[in-house]
Amino acid sequence: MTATTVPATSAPGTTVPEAPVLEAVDVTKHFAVRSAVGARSVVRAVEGGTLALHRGRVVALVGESGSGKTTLARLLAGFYAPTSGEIRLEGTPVRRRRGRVERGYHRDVQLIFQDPFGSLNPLHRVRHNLERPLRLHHAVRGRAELDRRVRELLERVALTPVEQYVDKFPHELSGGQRQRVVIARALAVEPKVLLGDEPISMLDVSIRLEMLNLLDRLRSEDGLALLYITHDIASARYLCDDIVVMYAGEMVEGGPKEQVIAAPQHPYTRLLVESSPDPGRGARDREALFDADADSLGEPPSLIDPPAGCRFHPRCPFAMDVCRTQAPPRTDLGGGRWARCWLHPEGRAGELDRPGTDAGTDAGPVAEHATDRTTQENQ
Ligand SMILES: Nc1ncnc2c1ncn2[C@@H]1O[C@H](COP(=O)(O)OP(=O)(O)OP(=O)(O)O)[C@@H](O)[C@H]1O
Repeated sequence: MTATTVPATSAPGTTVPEAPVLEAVDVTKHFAVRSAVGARSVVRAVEGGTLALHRGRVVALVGESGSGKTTLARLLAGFYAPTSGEIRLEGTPVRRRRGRVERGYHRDVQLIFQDPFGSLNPLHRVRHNLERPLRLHHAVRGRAELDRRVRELLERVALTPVEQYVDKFPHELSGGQRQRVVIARALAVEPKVLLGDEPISMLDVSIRLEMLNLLDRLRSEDGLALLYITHDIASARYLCDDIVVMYAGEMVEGGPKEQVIAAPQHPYTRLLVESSPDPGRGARDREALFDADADSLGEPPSLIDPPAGCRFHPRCPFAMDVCRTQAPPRTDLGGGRWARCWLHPEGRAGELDRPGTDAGTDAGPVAEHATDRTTQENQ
């Protein structure tokens, strides 16, 4: 898998780094929630989120359920305003008026959801679902031109022969075909960035690989910048260039995928990697490619009252006193790699290589998973 450009995270001297297309700079998102008995509290869904997406490259955002991946995607997509921090599109901070980003922003940055059925209008045929964005965002008019553009879009997502799909309703298509239509619709507005929030997780295992290959083609042929959100590190390994690992609302490690996977520099990443299938089986074994799920690793902590210090410390076999009281700083490890773990400043990172120090899946206290979406209000 080759990338067309090399981002700022690449090893020095490889290529002149290209500026990011989309960036989150130290973003935080807090949600105010109210419990059934009326008590108010704050869910610290994302804190200190910093991430850069580059043309023609894929960043995978990996972490277990409730770690803040979707919230970050929604911040990047402009659906949420950050509580603090900044989203930048091509270097320019995104401005909001009356809580909303400009319409043009949604043309440049498209979010693809997990559930392809929920994202298509079930009352309309594929043709209509694709013509709408063409009319709205590109003012395409005239039957012939619309037909040509719709055909082109379906061909790009390999829904051919086009005649077989264009007049179908969403319910007449398989999950994979529907997700292809969703991607075609996203492409209709000619975006610069695609944010895929677990775009394959609801699809049949047999077609997930094809979908990853389609996403890979879009970034290499169209130069799209892609964020691929997933629970499983194995599919991230297959598709992405760089990996960013989230734990309990914070980014704990990032860098080029091969290095992150070969030698994790955070105990949580190590846990994720150790529980993922043998890379040797790789793409040859489709089932194995998707059976490493971060959600099988244990309960994440509450984001209303997260652990003090490093949020991973209750589950960490390396935890020191400092981990229980102070949040670890970000340590730059060179070559685009970084980690937030006290082992680095304390000069103990070598211990991450030693066997027999498993980050237990049931070691820590099982905290309540903070959610009360029925009484929420955005801060
Ligand atoms: N609108 C909201 N109001 C209140 N809390 C929310 C809201 N959206 C998300 N949360 C909370 O924020 C935290 C992060 O959720 P988020 O959905 O971003 O995680 P995730 O990693 O995407 O999880 P999943 O993989 O299950 O989608 C969770 O504790 C969640 O309950």
